[in-house]
Amino acid sequence: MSTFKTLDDLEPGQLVLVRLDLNSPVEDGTVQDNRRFERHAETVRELAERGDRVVLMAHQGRPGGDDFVSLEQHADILAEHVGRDVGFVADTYGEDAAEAIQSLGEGEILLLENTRMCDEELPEESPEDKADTEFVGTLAPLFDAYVNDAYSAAHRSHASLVGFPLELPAYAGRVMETEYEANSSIATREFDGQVTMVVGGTKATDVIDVMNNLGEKVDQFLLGGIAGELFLRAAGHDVGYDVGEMDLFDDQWEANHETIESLIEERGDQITLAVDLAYEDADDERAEIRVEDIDEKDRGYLDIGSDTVSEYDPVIRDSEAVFVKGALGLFEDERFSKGTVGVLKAIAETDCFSVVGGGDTSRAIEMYGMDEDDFGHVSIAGGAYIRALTGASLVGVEVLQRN
Ligand SMILES: Nc1ncnc2c1ncn2[C@@H]1O[C@H](COP(=O)(O)OP(=O)(O)O)[C@@H](O)[C@H]1O
Ligand SMILES: O=C(OP(=O)(O)O)[C@H](O)COP(=O)(O)O
Repeated sequence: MSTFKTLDDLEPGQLVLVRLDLNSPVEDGTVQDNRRFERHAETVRELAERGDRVVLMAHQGRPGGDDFVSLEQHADILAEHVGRDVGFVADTYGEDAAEAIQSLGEGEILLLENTRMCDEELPEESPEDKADTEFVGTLAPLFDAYVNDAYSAAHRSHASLVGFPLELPAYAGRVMETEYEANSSIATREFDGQVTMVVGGTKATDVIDVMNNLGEKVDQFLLGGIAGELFLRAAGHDVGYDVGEMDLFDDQWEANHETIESLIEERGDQITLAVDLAYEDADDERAEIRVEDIDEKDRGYLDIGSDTVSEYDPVIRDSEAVFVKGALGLFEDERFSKGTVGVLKAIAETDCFSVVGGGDTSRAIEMYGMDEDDFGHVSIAGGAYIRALTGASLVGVEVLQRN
């Protein structure tokens, strides 16, 4: 299905420039290991094992942010996952970088400094303008080929993502390949049985855009999270209001209620809303209430309720394909994890084709001890995943497809 070249098309034994997405949480200056390292390690190991000289580019944070740090720690974490040394040079494309690149031996790996420390990396410009930078113009001639493995950054028109593929033979890495195929599959594949989409999270516009883009492909949308409450509000229930310090609902309601109301009218048969919700009671315990019994706008809700999980469970078990975007509750707090975890467990226990995405939602899988292998695909992308589901373009992929 891929319309780009992959590592299967790349002759071994070359000097290869590889773009990864190792952008990670940083706590008190310490880079946190996460599944991006584990996934990209497979691409890097494959190239090294076949005798390529492997030079890696990646970014971390944005200038001005606390997480805008050097990639020195990333090299050590990646080395653990690859099972080989990963050298590091504190330079993006200057003389030190060129020297380190040229002294690489067969199967050796080198990580260059944070691409965003180079001024030409970030401003969003066309691929042609990015190819025309000193950064790309200096580095590209040193290499035989360019590999983009950074699907989760492919919505950014940055030099390291869109400039190099215009200057070098360009290929998709293994992460790029699997992410692209799985995340686009809802739009591109034909499924014989029921297709279900679980949608939650904090942004109503994500859910609206997904419904508008995939409404013809999806049989049932199961709603939860902040977005689900806004749909319940549009259906006439006294939920989905800002209460106390909460400011997640009213502005989103103002901006989107007409669209939500018309979606409920047009796609009512496809949209399943929660029948009960969970909240924190006076003793800080989880308590639940049926939606039809809510008659005051005086409380925040933090999860879908147990009856809703029981209603969503058989829908998932009867599905041929299930896609997940956004959490159904504040799962980081165990008391409010029941909705998200219940739905994920139902998916894990069936042999349906499944894709789980969104940085936060996929984190619930490891947090609650589920096995990633029980899911068809767990995406490491946030913004790029939602773009794939809403039909928006990914410039980094488009440029690869030109090759
Ligand atoms: N009812 C809720 N109240 C507060 N936070 C919620 C609620 N439902 C979901 N969330 C939060 O939404 C976050 C996920 O939202 P979002 O960013 O849209 O998804 P993702 O990161 O998976 O793309 C989770 O971290 C979760 O805590
Ligand atoms: O982590 C990333 O995106 P994500 O938070 O949407 O998953 C990518 O590395 C893109 O980073 P950016 O949003 O700083 O351009």
